[in-house]
Amino acid sequence: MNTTLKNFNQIVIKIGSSSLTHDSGLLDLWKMESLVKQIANLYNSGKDIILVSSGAIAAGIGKMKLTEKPKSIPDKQAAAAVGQGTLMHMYEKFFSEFGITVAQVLLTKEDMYEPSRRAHCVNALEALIRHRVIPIINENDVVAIDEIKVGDNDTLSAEVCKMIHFENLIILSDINGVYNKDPRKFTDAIMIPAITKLSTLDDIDAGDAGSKVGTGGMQTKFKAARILASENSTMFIVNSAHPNILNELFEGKTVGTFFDFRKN
Ligand SMILES: Nc1ncnc2c1ncn2[C@@H]1O[C@H](COP(=O)(O)OP(=O)(O)O)[C@@H](O)[C@H]1O
Ligand SMILES: N[C@@H](CCC(=O)OP(=O)(O)O)C(=O)O
Repeated sequence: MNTTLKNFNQIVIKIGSSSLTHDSGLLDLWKMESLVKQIANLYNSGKDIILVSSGAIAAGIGKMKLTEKPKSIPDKQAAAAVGQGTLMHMYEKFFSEFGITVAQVLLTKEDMYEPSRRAHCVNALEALIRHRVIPIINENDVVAIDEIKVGDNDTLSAEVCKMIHFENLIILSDINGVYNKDPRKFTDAIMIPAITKLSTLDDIDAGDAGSKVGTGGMQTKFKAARILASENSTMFIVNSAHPNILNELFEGKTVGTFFDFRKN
């Protein structure tokens, strides 16, 4: 199976909160700059890229000097409102070093599922791509609660990939890939380099988030895989902490877990 990123021209890249922040919640600028540089390099190779970035609530926790993730919805909304600005400020700064313009796009569930709003959303994203701007999407956590909330960015990124008919989703996480069970709980867990059958997902013990800032863990990543399966899009789960991870994918090195449900 040829898994090199060179084969995909339209890519959604999702970055999880733990890949962008220290345990304190403050942004890990070293990690963030390295990821931005690698994304800029993919962009320079001519690819269309949409970034889905988590981290608003985590960054808000750091900026507001909270000691833990807020429990009440208003406090989560407040942290997201503070953190989203911080996040975008740093993305603007780092991407501008490489001459790349970015745009903030905040979505709720309705924007993706209500047909006329979905069409407006697609138009806006297509216009940004046409202008070679990288959209940076997050859920609008300040207003999206209860029934208008997608709830996690693994699902959101797969829905975005589906909505705009992109070929590939890369999930940058804090784990090397998919294991047969949560490697943080089981030291004998075995990594799975490729998943090509939907039924395989049922045989894997997909657990919850591995860090205090993560949402959904492997369960929501499998939900994303199922969404993409019906679209013939492919997906990678790779470790953002691995140096040059996107460049390695570009070169076709076998890293992480590749999901490909296309009929060959
Ligand atoms: N079968 C599994 N394989 C790999 N990781 C798993 C599995 N089940 C649960 N996990 C957990 O999922 C975590 C990644 O998801 P999450 O914490 O939501 O991170 P992110 O913020 O990157 O989305 C891992 O750190 C791991 O603890
Ligand atoms: N929208 C939230 C992140 C939700 C989410 O899915 O987080 P993660 O599991 O870290 O990708 C935020 O920006 O804080």
